[in-house]
Amino acid sequence: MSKHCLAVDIGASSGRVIAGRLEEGKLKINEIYRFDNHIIQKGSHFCWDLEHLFQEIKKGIHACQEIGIKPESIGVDTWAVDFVLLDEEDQLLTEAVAYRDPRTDGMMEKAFQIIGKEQLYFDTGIQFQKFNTIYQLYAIQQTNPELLRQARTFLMIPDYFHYLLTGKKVNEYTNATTTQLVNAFTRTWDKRILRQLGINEEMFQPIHPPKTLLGNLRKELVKEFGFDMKVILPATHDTASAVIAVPESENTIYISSGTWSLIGVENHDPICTADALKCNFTNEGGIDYRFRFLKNIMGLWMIQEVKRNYRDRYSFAQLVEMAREEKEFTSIIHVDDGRFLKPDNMVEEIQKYCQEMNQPVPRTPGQVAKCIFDSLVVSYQKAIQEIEEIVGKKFSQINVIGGGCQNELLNQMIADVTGKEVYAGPVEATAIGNIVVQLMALGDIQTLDQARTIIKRSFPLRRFVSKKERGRV
Ligand SMILES: Nc1ncnc2c1ncn2[C@@H]1O[C@H](COP(=O)(O)OP(=O)(O)OP(=O)(O)O)[C@@H](O)[C@H]1O
Ligand SMILES: C[C@H](O)[C@H](O)[C@@H](O)C(=O)CO
Ligand SMILES: [Mg+2]
Repeated sequence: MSKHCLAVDIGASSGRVIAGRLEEGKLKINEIYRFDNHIIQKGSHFCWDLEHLFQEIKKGIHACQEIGIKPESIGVDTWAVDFVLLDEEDQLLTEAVAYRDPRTDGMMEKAFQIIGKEQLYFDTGIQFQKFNTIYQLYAIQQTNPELLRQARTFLMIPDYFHYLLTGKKVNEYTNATTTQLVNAFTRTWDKRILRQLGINEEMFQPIHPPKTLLGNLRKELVKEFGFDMKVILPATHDTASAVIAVPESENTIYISSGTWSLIGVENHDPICTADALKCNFTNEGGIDYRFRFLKNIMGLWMIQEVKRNYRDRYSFAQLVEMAREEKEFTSIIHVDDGRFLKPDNMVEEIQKYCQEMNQPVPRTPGQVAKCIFDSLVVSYQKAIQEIEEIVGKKFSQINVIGGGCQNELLNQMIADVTGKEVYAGPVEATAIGNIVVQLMALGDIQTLDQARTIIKRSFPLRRFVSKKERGRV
Protein backbone atom coordinates (compact mmCIF):
# COMPACT_ATOMS: atom_id res chain seq x y z
CA MET A 1 0.00 0.00 0.00
CA SER A 2 1.52 3.36 -1.03
CA LYS A 3 1.34 6.54 1.02
CA HIS A 4 -1.40 9.04 0.27
CA CYS A 5 -0.86 11.74 -2.34
CA LEU A 6 -3.03 14.86 -2.20
CA ALA A 7 -4.43 16.37 -5.38
CA VAL A 8 -5.75 19.91 -5.22
CA ASP A 9 -7.83 20.34 -8.36
CA ILE A 10 -9.41 23.77 -8.78
CA GLY A 11 -11.69 24.29 -11.75
CA ALA A 12 -13.52 27.41 -12.82
CA SER A 13 -16.64 26.30 -10.98
CA SER A 14 -15.41 24.17 -8.09
CA GLY A 15 -12.34 22.93 -6.28
CA ARG A 16 -11.62 19.70 -4.53
CA VAL A 17 -8.90 18.16 -2.34
CA ILE A 18 -8.66 14.46 -3.07
CA ALA A 19 -6.36 11.93 -1.41
CA GLY A 20 -5.26 8.91 -3.42
CA ARG A 21 -3.08 5.87 -2.89
CA LEU A 22 -2.41 2.44 -4.37
CA GLU A 23 -4.11 -0.47 -2.63
CA GLU A 24 -3.73 -4.01 -4.05
CA GLY A 25 -2.95 -2.75 -7.53
CA LYS A 26 -5.82 -0.28 -7.66
CA LEU A 27 -5.95 3.47 -7.12
CA LYS A 28 -8.26 4.37 -4.25
CA ILE A 29 -9.35 8.01 -4.02
CA ASN A 30 -11.08 9.80 -1.19
CA GLU A 31 -12.61 13.27 -1.56
CA ILE A 32 -11.40 15.13 1.53
CA TYR A 33 -12.87 18.55 0.87
CA ARG A 34 -14.85 20.33 -1.87
CA PHE A 35 -15.39 24.05 -2.28
CA ASP A 36 -16.93 26.51 -4.70
CA ASN A 37 -14.98 28.69 -7.06
CA HIS A 38 -16.32 31.57 -9.08
CA ILE A 39 -15.29 34.85 -10.63
CA ILE A 40 -15.65 37.96 -8.43
CA GLN A 41 -15.71 41.64 -9.37
CA LYS A 42 -12.69 43.57 -8.05
CA GLY A 43 -12.71 47.21 -9.12
CA SER A 44 -13.25 47.23 -12.85
CA HIS A 45 -12.10 43.63 -13.42
CA PHE A 46 -13.42 40.10 -13.14
CA CYS A 47 -10.98 38.26 -10.87
CA TRP A 48 -10.32 35.03 -8.97
CA ASP A 49 -10.21 35.23 -5.18
CA LEU A 50 -6.79 33.62 -4.64
CA GLU A 51 -6.68 34.39 -0.91
CA HIS A 52 -10.00 32.57 -0.45
CA LEU A 53 -8.84 29.68 -2.63
CA PHE A 54 -5.59 29.26 -0.65
CA GLN A 55 -7.57 29.24 2.59
CA GLU A 56 -9.76 26.51 1.07
CA ILE A 57 -6.65 24.51 0.11
CA LYS A 58 -5.41 24.79 3.72
CA LYS A 59 -8.84 23.71 5.02
CA GLY A 60 -8.50 20.62 2.85
CA ILE A 61 -5.05 19.86 4.27
CA HIS A 62 -6.32 20.37 7.82
CA ALA A 63 -9.20 18.00 7.03
CA CYS A 64 -6.60 15.28 6.29
CA GLN A 65 -5.22 15.73 9.78
CA GLU A 66 -8.70 15.42 11.27
CA ILE A 67 -9.22 12.02 9.62
CA GLY A 68 -5.70 10.83 10.45
CA ILE A 69 -4.25 11.02 6.91
CA LYS A 70 -0.68 12.34 6.64
CA PRO A 71 -0.12 12.63 2.86
CA GLU A 72 3.38 12.06 1.51
CA SER A 73 2.95 14.72 -1.17
CA ILE A 74 0.68 17.40 -2.62
CA GLY A 75 0.25 18.98 -6.06
CA VAL A 76 -2.07 21.73 -7.36
CA ASP A 77 -3.74 21.99 -10.77
CA THR A 78 -6.15 24.66 -12.05
CA TRP A 79 -7.56 26.17 -15.23
CA ALA A 80 -5.18 27.62 -17.78
CA VAL A 81 -3.86 31.00 -18.98
CA ASP A 82 -4.37 33.13 -15.87
CA PHE A 83 -1.45 34.44 -13.79
CA VAL A 84 -0.15 36.89 -11.19
CA LEU A 85 2.90 39.17 -11.24
CA LEU A 86 5.14 39.64 -8.18
CA ASP A 87 7.40 42.63 -7.49
CA GLU A 88 10.98 42.56 -6.26
CA GLU A 89 9.73 41.94 -2.71
CA ASP A 90 7.69 38.96 -3.97
CA GLN A 91 4.50 40.92 -3.28
CA LEU A 92 1.46 40.66 -5.57
CA LEU A 93 1.56 43.44 -8.16
CA THR A 94 -1.68 42.39 -9.80
CA GLU A 95 -5.01 40.85 -8.99
CA ALA A 96 -5.62 37.41 -10.54
CA VAL A 97 -7.68 38.81 -13.38
CA ALA A 98 -9.91 36.11 -14.90
CA TYR A 99 -9.70 35.12 -18.53
CA ARG A 100 -13.35 36.12 -19.05
CA ASP A 101 -12.46 39.75 -18.26
CA PRO A 102 -12.99 42.12 -21.25
CA ARG A 103 -9.50 43.65 -20.87
CA THR A 104 -8.26 41.53 -23.79
CA ASP A 105 -10.99 42.67 -26.19
CA GLY A 106 -9.22 43.65 -29.42
CA MET A 107 -5.75 42.81 -28.08
CA MET A 108 -5.24 39.71 -30.21
CA GLU A 109 -5.92 41.64 -33.40
CA LYS A 110 -3.62 44.45 -32.20
CA ALA A 111 -0.84 41.93 -31.51
CA PHE A 112 -1.22 40.51 -35.04
CA GLN A 113 -0.09 43.90 -36.36
CA ILE A 114 3.27 43.28 -34.72
CA ILE A 115 3.62 39.51 -34.85
CA GLY A 116 2.10 37.50 -37.70
CA LYS A 117 -0.70 35.11 -36.75
CA GLU A 118 0.87 32.31 -38.82
CA GLN A 119 4.32 32.80 -37.23
CA LEU A 120 2.76 32.73 -33.78
CA TYR A 121 0.94 29.50 -34.59
CA PHE A 122 3.84 27.72 -36.31
CA ASP A 123 6.14 28.61 -33.37
CA THR A 124 3.77 27.79 -30.50
CA GLY A 125 1.04 25.58 -31.99
CA ILE A 126 -1.48 27.16 -29.61
CA GLN A 127 -5.10 27.95 -30.51
CA PHE A 128 -6.19 31.56 -30.81
CA GLN A 129 -8.37 32.45 -27.82
CA LYS A 130 -8.67 36.16 -27.10
CA PHE A 131 -7.92 35.49 -23.42
CA ASN A 132 -4.61 33.69 -23.91
CA THR A 133 -1.93 34.90 -21.50
CA ILE A 134 -0.02 36.54 -24.34
CA TYR A 135 -2.94 38.93 -24.95
CA GLN A 136 -3.54 39.50 -21.24
CA LEU A 137 0.11 40.58 -20.88
CA TYR A 138 -0.10 42.63 -24.06
CA ALA A 139 -3.15 44.41 -22.62
CA ILE A 140 -1.07 45.33 -19.55
CA GLN A 141 1.84 46.39 -21.76
CA GLN A 142 -0.51 48.65 -23.71
CA THR A 143 -2.39 50.16 -20.78
CA ASN A 144 0.06 50.07 -17.86
CA PRO A 145 3.65 49.44 -19.05
CA GLU A 146 5.04 50.66 -15.70
CA LEU A 147 3.41 47.68 -14.02
CA LEU A 148 5.26 45.30 -16.32
CA ARG A 149 8.52 47.13 -15.64
CA GLN A 150 8.06 46.55 -11.89
CA ALA A 151 7.29 42.85 -12.37
CA ARG A 152 10.09 40.46 -11.31
CA THR A 153 8.13 37.20 -11.29
CA PHE A 154 5.42 35.74 -13.55
CA LEU A 155 3.52 32.85 -11.94
CA MET A 156 0.50 31.07 -13.33
CA ILE A 157 -2.25 30.28 -10.83
CA PRO A 158 -1.03 26.78 -9.79
CA ASP A 159 2.59 28.07 -9.76
CA TYR A 160 1.48 30.75 -7.32
CA PHE A 161 -0.13 28.20 -4.98
CA HIS A 162 3.03 26.09 -5.17
CA TYR A 163 5.01 29.24 -4.29
CA LEU A 164 2.76 29.89 -1.28
CA LEU A 165 3.31 26.27 -0.18
CA THR A 166 7.09 26.09 -0.70
CA GLY A 167 8.58 29.52 -1.38
CA LYS A 168 9.84 28.18 -4.72
CA LYS A 169 9.11 30.10 -7.94
CA VAL A 170 8.88 28.01 -11.10
CA ASN A 171 6.56 27.75 -14.11
CA GLU A 172 5.21 24.28 -14.86
CA TYR A 173 5.42 23.14 -18.49
CA THR A 174 1.87 22.01 -19.39
CA ASN A 175 0.24 25.18 -18.11
CA ALA A 176 3.04 27.39 -19.49
CA THR A 177 2.21 26.14 -22.99
CA THR A 178 -1.34 27.55 -22.70
CA THR A 179 0.14 31.07 -22.56
CA GLN A 180 0.98 30.93 -26.30
CA LEU A 181 4.46 32.13 -25.26
CA VAL A 182 6.22 28.76 -25.20
CA ASN A 183 7.90 27.47 -28.35
CA ALA A 184 6.43 24.06 -29.22
CA PHE A 185 9.84 22.79 -30.37
CA THR A 186 12.29 24.27 -27.83
CA ARG A 187 9.78 23.76 -24.99
CA THR A 188 10.74 27.03 -23.36
CA TRP A 189 9.79 30.70 -23.38
CA ASP A 190 9.95 32.11 -26.91
CA LYS A 191 12.09 35.21 -26.37
CA ARG A 192 11.46 36.44 -29.91
CA ILE A 193 7.72 36.69 -29.30
CA LEU A 194 8.27 38.40 -25.94
CA ARG A 195 10.67 40.95 -27.43
CA GLN A 196 8.39 41.67 -30.39
CA LEU A 197 5.52 42.46 -28.00
CA GLY A 198 7.69 44.37 -25.52
CA ILE A 199 7.04 41.96 -22.66
CA ASN A 200 9.97 41.71 -20.21
CA GLU A 201 11.41 38.21 -20.51
CA GLU A 202 13.26 38.33 -17.17
CA MET A 203 10.08 37.82 -15.11
CA PHE A 204 9.44 34.37 -16.57
CA GLN A 205 10.70 31.51 -14.41
CA PRO A 206 12.49 28.30 -15.43
CA ILE A 207 9.99 25.83 -16.87
CA HIS A 208 9.80 22.44 -15.11
CA PRO A 209 7.85 19.37 -16.30
CA PRO A 210 5.32 17.32 -14.35
CA LYS A 211 6.89 14.89 -11.82
CA THR A 212 9.36 17.56 -10.67
CA LEU A 213 9.94 17.46 -6.92
CA LEU A 214 9.67 21.16 -6.09
CA GLY A 215 10.51 20.91 -2.39
CA ASN A 216 8.87 20.67 1.00
CA LEU A 217 6.36 22.92 2.75
CA ARG A 218 7.40 26.25 4.22
CA LYS A 219 8.35 25.82 7.91
CA GLU A 220 5.39 27.90 9.10
CA LEU A 221 3.00 25.60 7.23
CA VAL A 222 4.57 22.46 8.73
CA LYS A 223 3.96 24.06 12.11
CA GLU A 224 0.37 24.93 11.19
CA PHE A 225 -0.54 21.50 9.76
CA GLY A 226 1.51 19.41 12.16
CA PHE A 227 3.16 17.51 9.30
CA ASP A 228 5.35 18.14 6.28
CA MET A 229 4.71 17.09 2.67
CA LYS A 230 6.70 16.95 -0.55
CA VAL A 231 5.32 19.36 -3.16
CA ILE A 232 5.40 17.61 -6.53
CA LEU A 233 4.46 19.33 -9.78
CA PRO A 234 1.53 17.51 -11.39
CA ALA A 235 0.47 18.52 -14.88
CA THR A 236 -0.74 21.79 -13.40
CA HIS A 237 -3.04 22.57 -16.33
CA ASP A 238 -6.17 20.75 -15.21
CA THR A 239 -6.93 19.41 -18.68
CA ALA A 240 -3.41 18.01 -18.96
CA SER A 241 -3.98 16.12 -15.72
CA ALA A 242 -7.39 14.95 -16.93
CA VAL A 243 -5.97 13.59 -20.20
CA ILE A 244 -3.42 11.53 -18.23
CA ALA A 245 -6.41 9.71 -16.74
CA VAL A 246 -7.91 8.74 -20.13
CA PRO A 247 -7.60 4.93 -19.90
CA GLU A 248 -7.43 4.33 -23.66
CA SER A 249 -5.53 6.76 -25.84
CA GLU A 250 -4.78 5.10 -29.19
CA ASN A 251 -8.33 4.91 -30.61
CA THR A 252 -9.91 7.47 -28.38
CA ILE A 253 -11.01 11.05 -28.74
CA TYR A 254 -11.40 12.55 -25.28
CA ILE A 255 -13.84 15.21 -24.20
CA SER A 256 -12.75 16.78 -20.92
CA SER A 257 -16.21 17.94 -19.91
CA GLY A 258 -16.54 20.63 -17.28
CA THR A 259 -16.76 24.41 -17.50
CA TRP A 260 -15.23 23.96 -20.95
CA SER A 261 -15.47 21.01 -23.29
CA LEU A 262 -11.91 20.24 -24.40
CA ILE A 263 -12.12 17.80 -27.29
CA GLY A 264 -9.00 16.20 -28.73
CA VAL A 265 -6.44 13.46 -28.99
CA GLU A 266 -2.97 12.81 -27.59
CA ASN A 267 0.03 13.05 -29.96
CA HIS A 268 3.75 12.60 -29.65
CA ASP A 269 4.45 15.59 -31.93
CA PRO A 270 2.74 18.94 -32.43
CA ILE A 271 0.51 19.45 -35.48
CA CYS A 272 1.10 23.11 -36.43
CA THR A 273 -0.18 22.86 -40.00
CA ALA A 274 -2.25 25.31 -42.01
CA ASP A 275 -5.30 23.01 -41.64
CA ALA A 276 -4.87 22.90 -37.86
CA LEU A 277 -4.54 26.68 -37.85
CA LYS A 278 -7.64 27.09 -40.03
CA CYS A 279 -9.66 24.95 -37.62
CA ASN A 280 -8.02 26.66 -34.60
CA PHE A 281 -6.75 23.52 -32.91
CA THR A 282 -4.15 23.75 -30.17
CA ASN A 283 -1.07 21.71 -29.19
CA GLU A 284 -0.97 22.16 -25.45
CA GLY A 285 1.85 20.44 -23.58
CA GLY A 286 1.20 17.09 -21.95
CA ILE A 287 2.93 14.60 -19.71
CA ASP A 288 6.35 13.34 -20.95
CA TYR A 289 6.33 16.16 -23.54
CA ARG A 290 3.37 14.65 -25.41
CA PHE A 291 0.93 17.03 -27.00
CA ARG A 292 -2.80 17.56 -26.41
CA PHE A 293 -4.14 18.29 -29.86
CA LEU A 294 -7.51 19.75 -28.90
CA LYS A 295 -10.05 22.49 -29.29
CA ASN A 296 -11.91 24.49 -26.63
CA ILE A 297 -15.68 24.29 -26.97
CA MET A 298 -17.79 26.61 -24.79
CA GLY A 299 -18.85 23.69 -22.61
CA LEU A 300 -21.03 23.30 -19.55
CA TRP A 301 -20.28 26.88 -18.53
CA MET A 302 -23.50 27.59 -20.35
CA ILE A 303 -25.59 25.32 -18.12
CA GLN A 304 -23.70 26.58 -15.05
CA GLU A 305 -24.81 30.10 -15.96
CA VAL A 306 -28.39 28.92 -16.70
CA LYS A 307 -28.46 27.25 -13.28
CA ARG A 308 -27.33 30.55 -11.76
CA ASN A 309 -29.90 32.52 -13.81
CA TYR A 310 -32.63 30.30 -12.29
CA ARG A 311 -31.15 31.14 -8.83
CA ASP A 312 -29.93 27.55 -8.34
CA ARG A 313 -33.55 26.37 -8.08
CA TYR A 314 -32.61 23.27 -10.08
CA SER A 315 -29.68 20.91 -9.69
CA PHE A 316 -27.64 19.89 -12.72
CA ALA A 317 -29.32 16.46 -12.57
CA GLN A 318 -32.78 18.09 -12.55
CA LEU A 319 -31.90 20.31 -15.52
CA VAL A 320 -30.81 17.20 -17.41
CA GLU A 321 -34.09 15.43 -16.64
CA MET A 322 -36.08 18.52 -17.65
CA ALA A 323 -34.15 18.56 -20.95
CA ARG A 324 -34.92 14.88 -21.43
CA GLU A 325 -38.67 15.71 -21.19
CA GLU A 326 -38.36 18.20 -24.06
CA LYS A 327 -37.81 15.61 -26.83
CA GLU A 328 -39.78 17.63 -29.40
CA PHE A 329 -37.93 20.91 -28.81
CA THR A 330 -34.97 21.59 -31.07
CA SER A 331 -33.03 24.81 -31.54
CA ILE A 332 -29.33 24.86 -32.37
CA ILE A 333 -27.09 27.75 -31.38
CA HIS A 334 -23.44 28.36 -32.23
CA VAL A 335 -22.11 27.68 -28.73
CA ASP A 336 -18.67 29.07 -29.53
CA ASP A 337 -20.01 32.52 -30.41
CA GLY A 338 -18.17 35.09 -28.26
CA ARG A 339 -21.53 36.39 -27.00
CA PHE A 340 -21.77 33.31 -24.74
CA LEU A 341 -18.32 33.83 -23.15
CA LYS A 342 -19.68 36.07 -20.39
CA PRO A 343 -23.22 37.35 -21.06
CA ASP A 344 -25.10 39.20 -18.32
CA ASN A 345 -27.83 36.57 -18.53
CA MET A 346 -27.20 33.31 -20.40
CA VAL A 347 -30.89 32.35 -20.69
CA GLU A 348 -31.75 35.69 -22.29
CA GLU A 349 -28.67 35.56 -24.55
CA ILE A 350 -29.69 32.13 -25.84
CA GLN A 351 -33.28 33.31 -26.37
CA LYS A 352 -32.09 36.42 -28.23
CA TYR A 353 -29.82 34.30 -30.43
CA CYS A 354 -32.69 31.95 -31.34
CA GLN A 355 -34.95 34.91 -32.15
CA GLU A 356 -32.27 36.45 -34.39
CA MET A 357 -31.81 33.10 -36.16
CA ASN A 358 -35.57 32.54 -36.56
CA GLN A 359 -35.38 29.38 -34.50
CA PRO A 360 -37.90 28.22 -31.86
CA VAL A 361 -37.17 30.23 -28.73
CA PRO A 362 -36.62 28.09 -25.59
CA ARG A 363 -39.00 29.21 -22.86
CA THR A 364 -38.72 26.59 -20.11
CA PRO A 365 -35.57 25.55 -18.18
CA GLY A 366 -35.84 22.16 -19.90
CA GLN A 367 -35.97 23.73 -23.38
CA VAL A 368 -33.00 25.99 -22.58
CA ALA A 369 -31.00 23.01 -21.27
CA LYS A 370 -31.91 20.84 -24.28
CA CYS A 371 -30.91 23.64 -26.65
CA ILE A 372 -27.49 23.82 -24.93
CA PHE A 373 -26.92 20.04 -24.99
CA ASP A 374 -28.11 19.64 -28.61
CA SER A 375 -25.89 22.55 -29.67
CA LEU A 376 -22.83 21.27 -27.79
CA VAL A 377 -23.13 17.94 -29.60
CA VAL A 378 -23.26 19.69 -32.98
CA SER A 379 -20.05 21.49 -32.06
CA TYR A 380 -18.46 18.23 -30.83
CA GLN A 381 -19.34 16.43 -34.08
CA LYS A 382 -17.78 19.21 -36.17
CA ALA A 383 -14.59 19.10 -34.07
CA ILE A 384 -14.43 15.29 -34.38
CA GLN A 385 -14.68 15.48 -38.15
CA GLU A 386 -11.91 18.11 -38.19
CA ILE A 387 -9.69 15.98 -35.93
CA GLU A 388 -10.13 12.88 -38.11
CA GLU A 389 -9.43 14.92 -41.24
CA ILE A 390 -6.31 16.65 -39.86
CA VAL A 391 -4.87 13.61 -38.06
CA GLY A 392 -5.82 11.38 -41.00
CA LYS A 393 -7.33 8.69 -38.81
CA LYS A 394 -10.80 7.50 -37.76
CA PHE A 395 -11.38 7.08 -34.04
CA SER A 396 -13.83 4.46 -32.83
CA GLN A 397 -14.31 5.67 -29.27
CA ILE A 398 -15.03 8.86 -27.37
CA ASN A 399 -14.10 9.09 -23.69
CA VAL A 400 -15.97 11.77 -21.76
CA ILE A 401 -14.10 12.63 -18.55
CA GLY A 402 -14.77 15.14 -15.80
CA GLY A 403 -17.97 16.26 -14.09
CA GLY A 404 -19.82 16.45 -17.38
CA CYS A 405 -19.54 12.67 -17.85
CA GLN A 406 -22.36 12.41 -15.28
CA ASN A 407 -24.72 13.94 -17.85
CA GLU A 408 -26.10 10.68 -19.26
CA LEU A 409 -28.44 12.48 -21.65
CA LEU A 410 -25.51 14.33 -23.20
CA ASN A 411 -23.44 11.12 -23.36
CA GLN A 412 -26.30 9.41 -25.23
CA MET A 413 -26.71 12.39 -27.56
CA ILE A 414 -22.97 12.21 -28.38
CA ALA A 415 -23.26 8.50 -29.20
CA ASP A 416 -26.42 9.05 -31.30
CA VAL A 417 -24.97 11.91 -33.34
CA THR A 418 -21.42 10.58 -33.83
CA GLY A 419 -22.28 6.87 -34.08
CA LYS A 420 -19.20 6.16 -31.96
CA GLU A 421 -18.94 4.24 -28.68
CA VAL A 422 -18.97 6.69 -25.80
CA TYR A 423 -17.28 5.83 -22.53
CA ALA A 424 -18.04 8.02 -19.53
CA GLY A 425 -15.56 8.50 -16.68
CA PRO A 426 -13.64 8.95 -14.51
CA VAL A 427 -15.57 11.89 -13.06
CA GLU A 428 -12.51 13.08 -11.14
CA ALA A 429 -10.12 12.46 -14.02
CA THR A 430 -8.15 15.62 -13.30
CA ALA A 431 -7.46 14.75 -9.66
CA ILE A 432 -6.64 11.15 -10.67
CA GLY A 433 -4.15 12.38 -13.26
CA ASN A 434 -2.67 14.72 -10.66
CA ILE A 435 -2.26 11.86 -8.16
CA VAL A 436 -0.69 9.33 -10.55
CA VAL A 437 1.95 11.88 -11.55
CA GLN A 438 2.88 12.28 -7.88
CA LEU A 439 3.01 8.48 -7.53
CA MET A 440 5.30 8.34 -10.58
CA ALA A 441 7.57 10.99 -9.02
CA LEU A 442 7.66 8.93 -5.81
CA GLY A 443 8.53 5.78 -7.77
CA ASP A 444 5.33 3.91 -6.88
CA ILE A 445 4.28 3.92 -10.56
CA GLN A 446 6.94 3.57 -13.25
CA THR A 447 5.33 4.62 -16.53
CA LEU A 448 2.32 6.44 -17.98
CA ASP A 449 1.13 3.16 -19.54
CA GLN A 450 1.26 1.51 -16.13
CA ALA A 451 -0.64 4.46 -14.65
CA ARG A 452 -3.37 4.18 -17.30
CA THR A 453 -3.65 0.42 -16.73
CA ILE A 454 -4.13 1.03 -13.01
CA ILE A 455 -6.71 3.76 -13.71
CA LYS A 456 -8.64 1.52 -16.12
CA ARG A 457 -8.71 -1.25 -13.48
CA SER A 458 -9.75 1.18 -10.72
CA PHE A 459 -12.55 3.26 -12.28
CA PRO A 460 -15.25 1.41 -14.25
CA LEU A 461 -16.60 3.39 -17.20
CA ARG A 462 -20.23 3.68 -18.41
CA ARG A 463 -20.69 2.74 -22.09
CA PHE A 464 -23.16 4.43 -24.46
CA VAL A 465 -23.90 3.29 -28.01
CA SER A 466 -26.11 4.96 -30.58
CA LYS A 467 -29.82 4.10 -30.69
CA LYS A 468 -29.21 2.84 -34.23
CA GLU A 469 -26.48 0.49 -32.94
CA ARG A 470 -28.71 -0.70 -30.12
CA GLY A 471 -31.46 -1.33 -32.60
CA ARG A 472 -29.05 -3.65 -34.42
CA VAL A 473 -27.91 -5.69 -31.41
N1 LIG B 1 -25.12 14.99 -11.36
C1 LIG B 1 -24.83 15.62 -12.51
N2 LIG B 1 -25.57 15.41 -13.62
C2 LIG B 1 -25.27 16.04 -14.78
N3 LIG B 1 -24.23 16.91 -14.93
C3 LIG B 1 -23.47 17.14 -13.84
C4 LIG B 1 -23.70 16.51 -12.59
N4 LIG B 1 -22.76 16.96 -11.72
C5 LIG B 1 -21.96 17.82 -12.39
N5 LIG B 1 -22.39 17.92 -13.66
C6 LIG B 1 -21.80 18.74 -14.71
O1 LIG B 1 -20.40 18.83 -14.46
C7 LIG B 1 -19.98 20.19 -14.60
C8 LIG B 1 -18.80 20.46 -13.68
O2 LIG B 1 -17.78 19.61 -14.12
P1 LIG B 1 -16.40 19.62 -13.31
O3 LIG B 1 -16.66 19.39 -11.87
O4 LIG B 1 -15.45 18.74 -14.02
O5 LIG B 1 -15.98 21.14 -13.53
P2 LIG B 1 -14.87 21.95 -12.70
O6 LIG B 1 -13.73 21.02 -12.45
O7 LIG B 1 -15.50 22.58 -11.56
O8 LIG B 1 -14.50 23.07 -13.70
P3 LIG B 1 -13.41 23.04 -14.83
O9 LIG B 1 -14.09 22.51 -16.02
O10 LIG B 1 -12.96 24.43 -14.94
O11 LIG B 1 -12.33 22.11 -14.35
C9 LIG B 1 -21.17 21.02 -14.20
O12 LIG B 1 -21.13 22.25 -14.90
C10 LIG B 1 -22.37 20.15 -14.64
O13 LIG B 1 -22.79 20.54 -15.92
C1 LIG C 1 -9.23 29.19 -20.15
C2 LIG C 1 -8.79 27.86 -20.66
O1 LIG C 1 -9.13 27.71 -22.00
C3 LIG C 1 -9.41 26.78 -19.83
O2 LIG C 1 -8.79 26.79 -18.57
C4 LIG C 1 -9.20 25.40 -20.45
O3 LIG C 1 -7.87 25.26 -20.90
C5 LIG C 1 -9.42 24.38 -19.39
O4 LIG C 1 -8.55 23.60 -19.12
C6 LIG C 1 -10.69 24.32 -18.64
O5 LIG C 1 -10.61 23.42 -17.57
MG1 LIG D 1 -12.08 20.54 -13.42
